[in-house]
Amino acid sequence: MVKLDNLYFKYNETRGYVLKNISTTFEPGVVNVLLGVNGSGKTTLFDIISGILLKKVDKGVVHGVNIKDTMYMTQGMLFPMGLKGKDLIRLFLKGDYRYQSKKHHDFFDDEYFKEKLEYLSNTYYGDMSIGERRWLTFTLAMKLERKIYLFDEPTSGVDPHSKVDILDSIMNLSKNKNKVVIMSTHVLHDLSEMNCKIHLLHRGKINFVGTYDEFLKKFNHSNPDKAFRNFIDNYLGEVEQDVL
Ligand SMILES: Nc1ncnc2c1ncn2[C@@H]1O[C@H](COP(=O)(O)OP(=O)(O)OP(=O)(O)O)[C@@H](O)[C@H]1O
Repeated sequence: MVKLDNLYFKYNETRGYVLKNISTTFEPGVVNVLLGVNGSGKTTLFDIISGILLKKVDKGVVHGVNIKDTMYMTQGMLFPMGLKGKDLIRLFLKGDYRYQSKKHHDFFDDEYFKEKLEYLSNTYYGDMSIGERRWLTFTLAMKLERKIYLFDEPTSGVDPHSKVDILDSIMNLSKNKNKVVIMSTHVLHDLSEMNCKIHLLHRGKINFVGTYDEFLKKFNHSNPDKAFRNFIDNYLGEVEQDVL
């Protein structure tokens, strides 16, 4: 379990807090989904949980995180364009302190996976489409054995087949009671078939925590995008609390 307790964070002195008094719990057994408008602080929160910005937190505590046990897949994971897929496979899997096997192909039992991986193995990273890069890095990152997995918009830019693969992998991973899985997304319809718990981030605070159905009910629409818009449009806010 990862528990955030009363977190405050700002990037610099001149601007206000991006996160204000964030308290929520990310539990194993479900996919924890971080929702929020652009710029609401989702990536910032991932950067804190993963340890990148943890030391810069102004106030509050992150419980339950061991950085060595965390896999963080960022939105813009970039590698040198001249590396081939097989170089990335080596870099990810053989470079990992926990990875045991020498033969990476044995780990991909599905034929579609194998075929795609074979093709990408011999393709330069620079020649891969954005979606292929994302699929490859995601597939490799999923092979890393960790307790906490953070996925920042893992399906953005991938085709529907790969998207279903990625979401299925994330759902399977979340069934493990020893792992905490947190992802962000802007594609709310994808959550309808997911055993998920939504954490809704807005104006620096978590404003709602609940299941997909509870989300639709609370914000009064069967279309999740419209429910989300209902929440934003009717948000009354609170007195801004920019001082600790
Ligand atoms: N390195 C930085 N320095 C200063 N401000 C930053 C920095 N990174 C992000 N911000 C600001 O912090 C706020 C939150 O950004 P963040 O990237 O966490 O949002 P997000 O919810 O992930 O957005 P999106 O949905 O567009 O990916 C934004 O107002 C952004 O301008």
